[in-house]
Amino acid sequence: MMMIDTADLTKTYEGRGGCRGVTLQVPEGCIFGLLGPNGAGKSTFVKMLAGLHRPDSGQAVMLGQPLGQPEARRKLGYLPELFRFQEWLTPTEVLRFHGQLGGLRPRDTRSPAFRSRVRDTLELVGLADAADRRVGGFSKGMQQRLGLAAALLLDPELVILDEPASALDPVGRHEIRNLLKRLRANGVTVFLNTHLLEDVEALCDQAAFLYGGELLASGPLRELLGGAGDGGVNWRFKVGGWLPDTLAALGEAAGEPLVSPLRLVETDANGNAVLSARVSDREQAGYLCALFIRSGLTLYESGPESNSLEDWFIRMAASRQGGDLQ
Ligand SMILES: Nc1ncnc2c1ncn2[C@@H]1O[C@H](COP(=O)(O)OP(=O)(O)OP(=O)(O)O)[C@@H](O)[C@H]1O
Repeated sequence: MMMIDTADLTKTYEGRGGCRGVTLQVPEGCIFGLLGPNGAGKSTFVKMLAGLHRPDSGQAVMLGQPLGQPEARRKLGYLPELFRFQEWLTPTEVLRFHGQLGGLRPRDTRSPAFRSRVRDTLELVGLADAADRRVGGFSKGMQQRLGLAAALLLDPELVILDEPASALDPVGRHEIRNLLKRLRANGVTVFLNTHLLEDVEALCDQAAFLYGGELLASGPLRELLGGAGDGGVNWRFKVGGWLPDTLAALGEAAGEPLVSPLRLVETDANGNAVLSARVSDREQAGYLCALFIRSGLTLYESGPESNSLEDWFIRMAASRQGGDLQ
């Protein structure tokens, strides 16, 4: 089942900004990362899901219900990007208040079962020792943990977290990563809006990239990063002695089929060229190196293309800015 399923979802601010025509599917039980540069429309998209913005047009189903249904909202945990808690409350009181916002009667939030739920949730986010301290004295990281506790309090099936770790130190981020993995293991779907690419790399099964309000890519992270499921590797070569007809000559000379044809990435006036090919393994890359040398080229460099998420992010953004993608 899809936990989030949107079709052409659009929300602008008097015709500007926001996000437009976003069609996105988030499968149940995964950790999904929404990526994009500042102002890409990520928070606008998330706010529509959380019911804080009404879409201008398009459709969305979340937790099996059209957007805005109270029944679906009850199964949703949401951590907004910018939030402030009442400074005079303690975490225990904040969570009791959130329990009531989530539909519990005041009487129920004083029950032993709910108190124990509050204690467990604060323990989960590492705030057990601060349960009865005033929030006014909390660091940003502690406030973020409390926001996470509020999102997790009522056992959601789907949690949407807008920048959940931005204020946390490295130890805190490590703890939250582990917590999100535990949630996934328990069947909870996590939708993460974040700039922390290493978190996405470490956690996410799937991701999507928004740019200028439009969705440019979405799918399993491994496929997005270049592993198209064909077992191939993108390989890059730098050679010298390049002539205009060299590519055609190499094509004729190559006996072994490549996963994708050899591509000329760039040349310069001195006869240097950068080539790229998708090869099945390093032996096939070695075969190409031998072919270049046999064809009279000088081989300067050969190696797998970097496919880190940061490279991918920069390539995606550059593709829209009309920049150099190499
Ligand atoms: N309340 C608003 N009124 C007018 N324009 C807005 C409003 N909120 C967002 N925008 C505009 O919509 C666009 C998308 O903003 P949004 O906050 O959704 O992006 P984002 O990807 O979450 O950015 P960031 O990573 O910086 O948080 C931006 O151009 C922003 O200026």
